[in-house]
Amino acid sequence: MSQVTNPSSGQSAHHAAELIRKDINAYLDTYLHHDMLRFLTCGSVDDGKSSLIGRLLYDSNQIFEDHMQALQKDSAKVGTTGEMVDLALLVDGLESEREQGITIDVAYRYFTSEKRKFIIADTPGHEQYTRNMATGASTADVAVILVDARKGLLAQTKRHSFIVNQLGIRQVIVAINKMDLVQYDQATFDRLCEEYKNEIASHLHFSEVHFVPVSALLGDNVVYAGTAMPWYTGPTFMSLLETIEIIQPEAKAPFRLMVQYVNRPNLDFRGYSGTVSSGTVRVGDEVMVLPSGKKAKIKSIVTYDGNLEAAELGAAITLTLDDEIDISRGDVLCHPFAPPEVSDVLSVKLVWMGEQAMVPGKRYLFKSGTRTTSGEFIRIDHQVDVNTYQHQPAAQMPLNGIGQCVLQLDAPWAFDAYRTNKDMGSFIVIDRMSNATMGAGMIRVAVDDRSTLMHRPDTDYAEFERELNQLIRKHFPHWHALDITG
Ligand SMILES: Nc1nc2c(ncn2[C@@H]2O[C@H](COP(=O)(O)OP(=O)(O)OP(=O)(O)O)[C@@H](O)[C@H]2O)c(=O)[nH]1
Repeated sequence: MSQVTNPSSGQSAHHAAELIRKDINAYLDTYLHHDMLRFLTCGSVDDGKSSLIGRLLYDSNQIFEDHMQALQKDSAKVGTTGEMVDLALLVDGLESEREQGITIDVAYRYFTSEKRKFIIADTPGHEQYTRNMATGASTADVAVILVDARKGLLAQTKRHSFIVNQLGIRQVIVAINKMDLVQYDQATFDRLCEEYKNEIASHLHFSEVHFVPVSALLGDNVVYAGTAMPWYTGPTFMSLLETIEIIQPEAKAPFRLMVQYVNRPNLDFRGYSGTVSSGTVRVGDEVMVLPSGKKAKIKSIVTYDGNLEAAELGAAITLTLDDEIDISRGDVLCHPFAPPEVSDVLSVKLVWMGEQAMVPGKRYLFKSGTRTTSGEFIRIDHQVDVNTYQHQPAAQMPLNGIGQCVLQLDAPWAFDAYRTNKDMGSFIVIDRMSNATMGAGMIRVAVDDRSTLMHRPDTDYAEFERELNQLIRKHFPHWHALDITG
């Protein structure tokens, strides 16, 4: 395609303007009720993130006339594209904006097409990249991972894919950019797709990975297909954005089911019953049982009203598996790529309701969901003075006392922090003799610091990076050389 020619220049903007003038209600109906896709762009320095977004905005007629004039002026002065208008400047900021010296960690850009509204979390700058990405990714539906066709997959490509996966993004578009610089070579595109699938996607759990060969500079396959890559018959980048399914936030939460009972009516049937406490599970999914860590695939999802293909939050189901693994009441089923923490030493917030004060070292029963485990508190970190909110040291927790303690269980629990999953993160304390409920607790974190970002209440990014590194070391030993902040 020729650099910035725009076949339908003004068409959609014009259409919208006409509609506003003629029939405001029809306009609102058409545009306000579009669904909204949030996406995030990631790539190494100079892969062409800004050019791609600039091209997307330009070719979909999102640029106002005055902006365009400023863009032409700036391109001549500071652009990197010679005679052509440098569309990257649209995203990197026009001179007037740059002069104000505004630095934004994550800029959200908003645009709309005939089919959808979009929010782009643009994460400029390469320093503190992880931090920017984490902020942007926390609300994104789709991650766009840019790869420079000449450079191929880099350590950054792996790292960014890993991080967006950890942050719960399940849909990815891998845009192989700068195809014009590899003579639009199909073999290069095919090779990079294969490498991405084998070296990255197979280690992570994305529900969809799309590949699209583009030239952000010249516009091929961004909004229009162009003629340079007749061998590619798939959707353009824009059509992917317009058609990718938006997964609802509840469904994005990690899957959790605490086994209520093992259902064995006869020798031919063995099912595990419980209620989905978060996320979604599908027939064919691999699931992991915690605390044992054993894995199997879902054979069927049985309910009172018949079998299901998928079950969501709140569904009361019985799961059958393709493998006979040992599962008991109180075990937690999850997806292996997004497991809860497992620990027997937990930092908890405790509300004490017993007439008799809680003393560290005394034995109690702890009940969380369908599991009951014995154990004891080994430490009281502080008690909160409810009048002043001051923390004060305490040797015991009296009736109505509220505080933070460390709980040692006799057997580990799979848990999520209370703030992310109330079922998986709460428990009651039971007196072993009288069976009376003595207190209620909320799990914060495992004390041995194995907690992951997902379970971390405060967004402490330095800690987040440390944790990600730990995770990488644990799950991807061959990636241990990665410098997460690079
Ligand atoms: N030939 C060619 N050059 C491109 C293409 N996409 C981007 N470029 C050029 O590559 C350089 C970097 O592009 P940017 O869009 O600024 O890259 P970026 O990823 O946003 O870079 P940072 O903001 O520094 O992370 C610029 O000189 C672009 O003109 C492409 O498809 N083909």
